[in-house]
Amino acid sequence: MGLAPPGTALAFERAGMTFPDGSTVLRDVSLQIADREIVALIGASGSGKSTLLRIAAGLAVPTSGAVLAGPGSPALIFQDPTLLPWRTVAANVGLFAELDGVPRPRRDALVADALALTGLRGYERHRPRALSGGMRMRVSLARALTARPALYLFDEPFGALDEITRQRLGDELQQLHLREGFAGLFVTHSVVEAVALASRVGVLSARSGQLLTEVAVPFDYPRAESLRYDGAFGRVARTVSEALRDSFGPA
Ligand SMILES: Nc1ncnc2c1ncn2[C@@H]1O[C@H](COP(=O)(O)OP(=O)(O)OP(=O)(O)O)[C@@H](O)[C@H]1O
Repeated sequence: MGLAPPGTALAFERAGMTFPDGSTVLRDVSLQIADREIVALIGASGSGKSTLLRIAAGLAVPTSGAVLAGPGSPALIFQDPTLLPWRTVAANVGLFAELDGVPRPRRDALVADALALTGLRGYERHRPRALSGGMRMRVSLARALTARPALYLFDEPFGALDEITRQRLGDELQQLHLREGFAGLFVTHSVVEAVALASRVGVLSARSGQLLTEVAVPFDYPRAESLRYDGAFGRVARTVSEALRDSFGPA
């Protein structure tokens, strides 16, 4: 993976992926994410969203084109929060810092900060099984925060949660983003979630592996929860929905 120029957190340059079985999943995908910018990616099942994230994470190498990223490792946030069931919330949140050999006092400070930022104060000694899905996702976010990553890669992080918890976590993520200033690539199947969070929404073709269009989302941050019910929001969401419908091709 190459180093992105200053000001760019992640850049795909005509990236393509053809698997050994001959299937081409991504074709000529070019997409730039600036520092501190959140871009959402939407597309049919199998359109290559997770493959693109895996490439961004350095877990897969594109078979054509290039991917460039800023220095440092990105944070990966999946639908499954992948917590260790025998560890407390605090010990789960401290795991990455512990593995990185961060000394105890510094680690405790990072954990306390991350717990406060994600609304987990008071839950330090709970085990994951005693938490709701939304709380577990907060633990996953808190654990990532301790590494202060400049780039987050989100793969349908809130997909398993009920609608209200999902909205709340989306709004909390926006607050974290404003505070921490990270960039993000956010894969989702929800048009509303994409438009609520991102400054652009990329739409991947269901069949050709191409990035068909990018829809700009012209709302300043912080965005109020009520923005979702605004007419202007509805118009952007409609543009994304129509692009998504077109991405499936003729019925
Ligand atoms: N190693 C592989 N070899 C062959 N095909 C693969 C491989 N990995 C993924 N694929 C195929 O690539 C396509 C894109 O998969 P990917 O998981 O990126 O899609 P997605 O858009 O994330 O889907 P979903 O929304 O269902 O998560 C799928 O058809 C999948 O079967």
